[in-house]
Amino acid sequence: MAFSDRLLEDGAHIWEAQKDHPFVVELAEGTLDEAAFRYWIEQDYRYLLDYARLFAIAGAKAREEATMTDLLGIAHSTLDHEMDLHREFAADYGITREDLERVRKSPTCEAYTGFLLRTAYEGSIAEIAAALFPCGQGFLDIGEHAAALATEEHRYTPWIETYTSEEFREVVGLMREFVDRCGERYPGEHDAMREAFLTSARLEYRFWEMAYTQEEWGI
Ligand SMILES: Cc1ncc(CO)c(N)n1
Repeated sequence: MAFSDRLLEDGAHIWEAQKDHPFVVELAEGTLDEAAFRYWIEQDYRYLLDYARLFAIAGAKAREEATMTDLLGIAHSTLDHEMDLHREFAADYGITREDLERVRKSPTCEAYTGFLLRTAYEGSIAEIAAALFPCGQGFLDIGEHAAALATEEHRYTPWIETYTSEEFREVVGLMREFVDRCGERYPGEHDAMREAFLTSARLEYRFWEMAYTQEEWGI
C-alpha cells in the first residue's frame, strides 16, 4: 500500500468529521451564513500566504530538480490561481487585496500557519511532505463531497468549482507523489510523518470550526 494511503487510513476519522462539519455541509447547500464565509475568506487568505511560503521553503530544500519544479509550481499556483477565488469573493464584499493582507490571524489560523512554518524551517523534507498533504488532499476530498451534496448552483458554487478543478486536482496529485517518494526513501521518518500528517489534519478540522464560530481572540 502506498504510504499516502496508509496516512489517509490513519486520518479517516478526521476526514469524516470534516465532511460532517456544518460549515462544509451548509457551504455545499448554499445556506452558509455570509458572515462566516467572509470570515473564512479573510482568514484563509492569510493562511494561503504562509502555505505558499511553505512550498517555497520546501522547494528550496529539495535535492532533485523535478521536486523543486513541482513544489515551486504549487507555490505559484496557490498565489496565482487559488487565491484569485478569495480575491474575487473579497471584491464582492468590498474588501481589497491590501485589506486581505492586513487581516489579523485568528488563534487557530496562527496555530496552523505557525505549525506549518515551524515544520518547514525545522522539519525534515519527509515531515514537510506529510504536513502539507492534508491541506491539498483534504480540500480536494471536501470539494468533491460538497459537489455531491450540492443540488443546484448557488453563491458558493465558485468555491466548489475551484477545489474540484483540474488544476487543483493536478496539484494534489503532485503532493501525493511527493509523500509517497518520501515514504519510500525515508522509512525511519514514518512515525514523524504520521505525527505531522495527523496534526495538520486536526488543524484542518479546527479551521472549519474556527470559521463557523467566527473565532475571536477575546482580548
Ligand atoms: C485551511 C486550508 N487548508 C487547505 C487549503 C487548500 O489549499 C486551504 N485553502 N485552506
